[in-house]
Amino acid sequence: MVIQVQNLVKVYGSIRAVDGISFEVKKGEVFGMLGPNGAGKTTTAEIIEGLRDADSGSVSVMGLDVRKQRDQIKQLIGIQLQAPALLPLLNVEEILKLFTSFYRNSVPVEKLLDMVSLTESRKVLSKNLSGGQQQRLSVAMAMVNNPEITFLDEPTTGLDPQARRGLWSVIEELRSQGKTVFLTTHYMDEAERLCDRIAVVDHGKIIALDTPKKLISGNFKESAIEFEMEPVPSGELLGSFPCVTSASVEGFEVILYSNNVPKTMGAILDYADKNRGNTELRNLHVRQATLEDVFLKLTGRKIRE
Ligand SMILES: Nc1ncnc2c1ncn2[C@@H]1O[C@H](COP(=O)(O)OP(=O)(O)OP(=O)(O)O)[C@@H](O)[C@H]1O
Repeated sequence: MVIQVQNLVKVYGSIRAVDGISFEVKKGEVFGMLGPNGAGKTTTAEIIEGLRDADSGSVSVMGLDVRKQRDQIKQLIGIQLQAPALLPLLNVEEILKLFTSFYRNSVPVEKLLDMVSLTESRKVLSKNLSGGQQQRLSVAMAMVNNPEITFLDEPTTGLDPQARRGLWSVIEELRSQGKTVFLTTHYMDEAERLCDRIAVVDHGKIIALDTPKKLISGNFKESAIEFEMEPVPSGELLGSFPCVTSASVEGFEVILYSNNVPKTMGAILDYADKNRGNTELRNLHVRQATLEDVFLKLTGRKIRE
């Protein structure tokens, strides 16, 4: 285990930002903390990184105690700084050179540029980089000391799909090198695609922890049938459709979890037909359950992106 966290607690006034969290991260895995804004992901990550102090609980990183051996831990980990911390008037190459100079052992600047696909933009001032390029630069800055563990805090927030995929390949490359990555995100697809294991957090607690596949299969044998209906029937009525195990209604949007799709579909179409003229059925489709469904089932809420 490269990270061991036990009974971690951090309180801000009346908010229990981290409320008794325990987990372990294995060497070489991409470990994700997935949860909505304010769930306590950043606080947990920054306590492990040694940037904040916990109120109670213990954290060890590569066998070192985060309270007592902070400086040694710093040599072994990489932390992604958010884009605003980039020095605006230095170019990409200058920033990486500056950062490599802080460490006894560092990765050559050429290799860093190559890993994050910024070789061609090496002379561009950081303030003129696109959002995706800035994020990739901040990930490169986290990798200058060739860390055993790289911490990435919501690295793709606000990026367009292409820029997100660019960052995903950087993370996949780190994994293929056997490095450990600790990732926080509130994007379900990102967690599902990148993480070997995911801790789902809400209100400072871990409410589930497993591989993405097991999180889904452990919570859902059913398929999700989604549609919009106006006016929307009551959740009670929808829940009584055949083979429906649970129902979620938000505005006109309905999700029915069904263990027999044809039977449930038949009932939905029947209902729409019987109420033809005063009920509109839109966007009816069936899909497999996702992490989004798992979160909804565990918390009763959707993660808002
Ligand atoms: N320095 C602080 N002072 C007071 N409250 C704080 C502080 N840092 C975090 N909090 C509160 O603790 C809770 C957890 O915040 P945290 O930033 O860890 O969540 P998060 O899951 O990382 O969310 P986000 O995605 O918004 O960063 C929130 O309610 C937040 O307002």
